[in-house]
Amino acid sequence: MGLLQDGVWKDQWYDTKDTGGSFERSAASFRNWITADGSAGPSGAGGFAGASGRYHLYVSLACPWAHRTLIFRTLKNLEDHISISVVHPDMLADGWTFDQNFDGATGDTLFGLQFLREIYLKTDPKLSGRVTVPVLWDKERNTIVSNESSEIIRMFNSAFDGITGNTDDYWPKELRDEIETINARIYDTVNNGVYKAGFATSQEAYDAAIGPLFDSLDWIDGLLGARRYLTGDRITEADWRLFTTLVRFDQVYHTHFKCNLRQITDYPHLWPYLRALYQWEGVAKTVAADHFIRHYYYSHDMINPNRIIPISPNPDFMAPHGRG
Ligand SMILES: N[C@@H](CCC(=O)N[C@@H](CS)C(=O)NCC(=O)O)C(=O)O
Repeated sequence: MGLLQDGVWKDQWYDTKDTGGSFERSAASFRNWITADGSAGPSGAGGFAGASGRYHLYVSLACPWAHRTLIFRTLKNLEDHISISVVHPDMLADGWTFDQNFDGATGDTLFGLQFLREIYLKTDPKLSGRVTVPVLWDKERNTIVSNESSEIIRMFNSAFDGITGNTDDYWPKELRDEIETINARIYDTVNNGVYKAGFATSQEAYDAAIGPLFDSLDWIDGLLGARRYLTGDRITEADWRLFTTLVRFDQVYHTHFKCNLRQITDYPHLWPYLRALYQWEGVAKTVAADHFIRHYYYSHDMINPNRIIPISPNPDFMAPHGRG
């Protein structure tokens, strides 16, 4: 695992020395938006119009952020319009690679390259920064549109509606304020909270992450006792953003990231809710436990130096959920 410095790959782990042992996620570097008519979005440059066959998505099936984009590609019927490449689950000295010796790792189906960093370097041979998934690539302008999953899902939510005819809206105007409030807490304490606990290199940093994580899970469990989805009767992006963390929790975060106060299967409302989302049409096929179990335990050798993959529980995501 590493990063690019002036176009040169350097193999190094996250630096937590200057932050008292706390992991801080870097901001994504490509922030353009695909819009229906190609006008500029909330950030970046314009010129990226929704079009069939123009865009390509690079994902890891292990990564919760990339997983969001895959779910939206499915929910919004974009599979025939946006092609994908799936990286190998191991993220070692060369970062994400296009090795194909793992079921479901497709290689780079666009250029046949070996490393994900080579896709980043196509935008600028002197690029500096982390090489992360997901990456949304524009085949027409030969550049990265975006590598920020929270923005890619909003593009998928609306920019291709004229092409697919699918107008399902997971970011409805009237719920935006509430979605943002819920997203902010869940991002900080749950989605990124598990990483803050897992990547902490001091007891203080771990303690600062683990309390808020389980406080938030209790809060969400309470909410879901009174409503079907996070904002009420209607499923929104807030639910899908939470889902990709919940579905990895018992098999990975509980043990590997030391989030072991409780499992999701212990919660009276969260667990049936997780099953309901898993059983949503098309979603189960986006969940690849073999990729995420292998990725985390095998790639993070500073957490698990002997790369022993523990026996994991096997929650029955297909059991009836009883949530209507
Ligand atoms: N802000 C990004 C974060 C993506 C991210 O951190 N992806 C991880 C995989 S789960 C990654 O590629 N990490 C490689 C690295 O940090 O070097 C997003 O949400 O799209």
